[in-house]
Amino acid sequence: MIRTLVLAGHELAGYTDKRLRRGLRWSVAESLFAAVPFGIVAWLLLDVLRGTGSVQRAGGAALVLLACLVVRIACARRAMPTIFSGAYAMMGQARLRVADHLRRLPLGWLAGRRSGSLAATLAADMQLVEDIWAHFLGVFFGGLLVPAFLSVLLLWLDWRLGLAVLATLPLAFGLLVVGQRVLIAQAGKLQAANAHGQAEVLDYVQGIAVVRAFEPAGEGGATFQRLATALAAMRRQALAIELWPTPLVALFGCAVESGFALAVWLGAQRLGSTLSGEMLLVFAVLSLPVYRQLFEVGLSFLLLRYAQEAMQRIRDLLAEPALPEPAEPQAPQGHAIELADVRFGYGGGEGEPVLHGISAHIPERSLTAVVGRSGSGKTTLLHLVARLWDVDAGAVRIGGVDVRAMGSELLHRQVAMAFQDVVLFSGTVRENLAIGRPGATHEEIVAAARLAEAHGFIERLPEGYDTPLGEGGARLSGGERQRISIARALLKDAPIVLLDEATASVDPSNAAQIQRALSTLVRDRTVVVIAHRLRSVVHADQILVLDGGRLVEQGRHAELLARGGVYATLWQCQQQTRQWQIGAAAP
Ligand SMILES: Nc1ncnc2c1ncn2[C@@H]1O[C@H](COP(=O)(O)OP(=O)(O)OP(=O)(O)O)[C@@H](O)[C@H]1O
Repeated sequence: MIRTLVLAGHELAGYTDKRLRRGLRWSVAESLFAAVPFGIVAWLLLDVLRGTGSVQRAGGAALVLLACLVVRIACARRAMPTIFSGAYAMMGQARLRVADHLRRLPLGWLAGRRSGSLAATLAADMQLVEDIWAHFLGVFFGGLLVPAFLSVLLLWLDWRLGLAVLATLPLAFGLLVVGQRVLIAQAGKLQAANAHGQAEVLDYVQGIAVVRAFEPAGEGGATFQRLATALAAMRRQALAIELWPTPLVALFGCAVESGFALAVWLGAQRLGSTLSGEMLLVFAVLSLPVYRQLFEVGLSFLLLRYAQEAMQRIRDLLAEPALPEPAEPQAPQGHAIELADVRFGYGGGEGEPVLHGISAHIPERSLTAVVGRSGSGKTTLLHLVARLWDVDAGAVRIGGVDVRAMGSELLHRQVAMAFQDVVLFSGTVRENLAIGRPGATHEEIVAAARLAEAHGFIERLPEGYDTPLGEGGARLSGGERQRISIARALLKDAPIVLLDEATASVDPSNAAQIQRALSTLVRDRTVVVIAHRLRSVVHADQILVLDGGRLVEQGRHAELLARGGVYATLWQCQQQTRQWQIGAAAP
């Protein structure tokens, strides 16, 4: 089990830190110098009890004991920092690897999991494994060394009595294995309850505004009740994991120490014949630390199993297949986008199809708008171009190369995207803008912000571009968040820019300015925008109209209007809605 944990440590972090090995060696040395004094004490006791002792011999023994203590402390001082720095470095690397792996997974895998449960694996499970490396391994190896040394000593002094001292250990460790099984069953339930609880807490905190707006105060609301139930389950499981193994731990302790009673009884039978009184006393003195240490080791052994389960969950996460990468990535020839009979459904081809064979050509350096009713598949189409998902059939090609054959690194350089749900991180405005281009200069950042009509409001923030945005960009309005997201996409300076609902929550004057910015952008980029406001795309080079996951119309604004189809209907609806007034009767 230990071997598995240490090897899995290598597997998680991708390397085994030399400091961990070195620290473990220091820890073993420390235990050795903790064990040797027991031998000296046994020798001293026998010496004194047999009447052969002298002041000089006792003084010499005391000096050796002192020397052992000094060396032991010196070893401990080397062991701890070395183990800690090795273990924390390895775990830091392991966390980065898991985080890196997460971003390579298909979004469908992530969509099927609650973020709270993933957070539990990333935080609590990682912490458990880290604790094992940092705190446990040294104690475990050291804890085994002292009883092993003492057992050899006892067997050497009197093998029959030595065997009696150790006789009940197999029974004790048998009980420990049963205890482990109980603990693991409970630990699995606790982990599930914790993961569920964390997910509920996350939902509750993220949706606190909705809870306040819709749920009755007090404990009557459904969301509050769901949270309370999850927290109660966590409490019950936490208690169960403390209580269930308790009788088994007590039994384990009994079984370990019952060897002592057996040895005393057997020794008493032989007293005066094959065993001297002083030898029995030495056995009594030396066997007690064996039991104490083994009891400690046994308890840590239980925890070890707990960590092994956590390790398995992390390994399972790492074993999830990432989006396949080509062996030899192909570079695109240009930046036109080709949709070739694209078919896709969420759920890996098992769910309802969302896109039913879409074929279109999006020329290089053009502005293409994708429009259609809500749920017609516009966002899905853009996500396929950026390969957030893989198509079920057909192909998405950029510059003549299938995005699956391009490899994520090359594709990442080709495409910048502003999402419909703007995600901002808790860093500064500058950090959020430069996320796709870490080395960007201040001038480049400002230029992108100006293009996206974001420079004005950023300048008015208390610390300008260095203003921290708070979690999720909480201090910005919807329109401001959107403009940051557009500026971020522009700053990345990729030849293809995908904008989802670019001007949805921007006021009309800003929308017009962003529109102009996009027209400038198109001079040297391929731009695809999803637009609900059709007025914003009347000048687009091409408009793709989706309906029910199918491409039903394609052309310029005037042509589509003249056709009198889906686009014309949508256009008329929007013209009418512009004349609506809240509270006025419908015409
Ligand atoms: N992650 C997902 N898992 C399962 N189904 C999804 C997922 N995302 C979208 N869908 C479904 O796919 C269909 C197309 O959704 P999509 O978001 O692409 O439409 P859209 O045209 O962009 O809509 P809107 O204009 O409202 O943003 C919808 O029926 C939606 O319910």
